[in-house]
Amino acid sequence: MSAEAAPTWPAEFAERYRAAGWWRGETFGEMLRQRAEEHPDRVAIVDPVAGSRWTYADLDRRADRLAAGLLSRGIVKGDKVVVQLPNIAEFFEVIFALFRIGALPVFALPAHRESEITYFCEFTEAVAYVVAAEHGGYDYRELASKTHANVSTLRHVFVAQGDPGEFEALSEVAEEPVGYGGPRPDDLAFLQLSGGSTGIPKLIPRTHDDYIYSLWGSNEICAVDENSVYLCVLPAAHNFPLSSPGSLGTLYAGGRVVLCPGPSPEVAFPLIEREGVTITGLVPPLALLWTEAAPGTAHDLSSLDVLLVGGAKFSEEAARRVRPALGCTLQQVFGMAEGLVNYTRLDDPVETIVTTQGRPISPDDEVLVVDDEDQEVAPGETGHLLTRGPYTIRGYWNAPEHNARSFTEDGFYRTGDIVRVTGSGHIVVEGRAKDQINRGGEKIAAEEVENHILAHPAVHDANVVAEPDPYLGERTCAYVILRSGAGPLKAVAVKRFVRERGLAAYKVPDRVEFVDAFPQTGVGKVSKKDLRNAAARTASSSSPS
Ligand SMILES: O=C(O)c1cccc(O)c1O
Repeated sequence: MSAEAAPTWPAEFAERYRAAGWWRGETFGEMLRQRAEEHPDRVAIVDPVAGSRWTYADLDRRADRLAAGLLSRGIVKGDKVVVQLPNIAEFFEVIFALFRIGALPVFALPAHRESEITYFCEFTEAVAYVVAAEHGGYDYRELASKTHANVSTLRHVFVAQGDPGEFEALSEVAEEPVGYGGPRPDDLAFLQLSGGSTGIPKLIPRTHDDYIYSLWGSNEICAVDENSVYLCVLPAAHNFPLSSPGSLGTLYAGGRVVLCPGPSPEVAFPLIEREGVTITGLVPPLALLWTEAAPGTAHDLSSLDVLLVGGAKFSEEAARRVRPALGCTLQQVFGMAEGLVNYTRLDDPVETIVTTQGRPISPDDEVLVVDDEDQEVAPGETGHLLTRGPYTIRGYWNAPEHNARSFTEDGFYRTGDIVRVTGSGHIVVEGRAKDQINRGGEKIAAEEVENHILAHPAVHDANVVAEPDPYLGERTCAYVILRSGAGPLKAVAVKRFVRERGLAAYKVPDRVEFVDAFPQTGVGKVSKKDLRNAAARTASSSSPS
């Protein structure tokens, strides 16, 4: 194993966060055990597709038995396991089993394909990969076969649901529980995915201490307690539905997590009624869809108290429609998997709720707004958001060069967001400096997509930018210069090429445009700003091709 580097908080900060009571010295494994002892028979996880309702005692016992089986297969503390599961109960069984051993889940999304999965497995030297047989019409066993052939460290593939094919069924792994050492509260709990703005996705090392603080801190702000019923609509591994306050926050509080098999109102509304859902979280395009569907629904949505909306900017007009349509309180959340999470407060004035993205969880979250020279701007002025605090990482996992750029010398994370802070301390997101497209809450690093397009033999150069989309907020447009002498290439061929290289579908450019040259800045660099403006003009005058 190569040496690992997970930058952490300097000792004086760690001491301060412990002394302040933010870091409680808990681990996920022990947390679940405690809840199971406190209220064994309360329902923890509802999986409507499987028809399962696991109590805290069930989940606790399953996690223990799976942990034992994983241990006897040689998976030990510090090992990495790529977890790519849809919203099914086994997701929680797997991650709590890994938490108990001290092995680290590496969270992947169901949308990821060969390119992303191979990279996660290789970069983390993963020893195991967990999938469901099929989901959304896609066969993950095929992806697992390719990954298994490509990645030498990968010793196990476990199939959590459906016919395991050539691999081992997760249900066969469980054994009688044994004793195990388990991690410490300041050990890493998992590697979370970054939205990213570079060619290679970055992995985010989160500890038990810091992440658990973000959970109970969120619970207090979102009024999540043991009576809460959280509907997990977005992909469960994503940081927003996982932790803001999400399913893990809800489990911390002793509440109930209901797994939603799809995001549409047709799927979600009946579940809200049946399970008495009190809180859920959506990205803006889904929030719009729900707001439009709610007035005409026959389902009783009156149990819903809070709708969190985050992941991308939610327009003020759309925000104003939430309460009239859904009868619940809107809570805007501006968060990032690297740490800092901001919420509007439930008792904030309506104007604050609809016009700001909230304020930080913790009194010890430090927020700086700076100019291009890292100098603080005047209060209320717009600038780059830098942050440091008790649940914001001090560096990405094994990425020293990138960390030197993404963090200041005194440990502030450069979020890449352009913001201003109001007199009440609420953050308003005004834009973005990082080279990223936010496609309805799915973050896409332009450079990653550009690299894939550049691999096409007929392509000389490529630039990927955001263009406005009425539904997603932004979608992607790829500007491509062909090699001289290369035959004609169609836009669809570029899209197919990228897809066939195994890139997640949401990263495939929505539109491809061929050009002879790129606009340049004064110093001769490609002007992405001009490209974005050009894309916006085309987008407003035509439909995507
Ligand atoms: O990554 C995000 O976009 C995000 C949004 C809301 C809340 C979060 O925790 C997030 O990580």
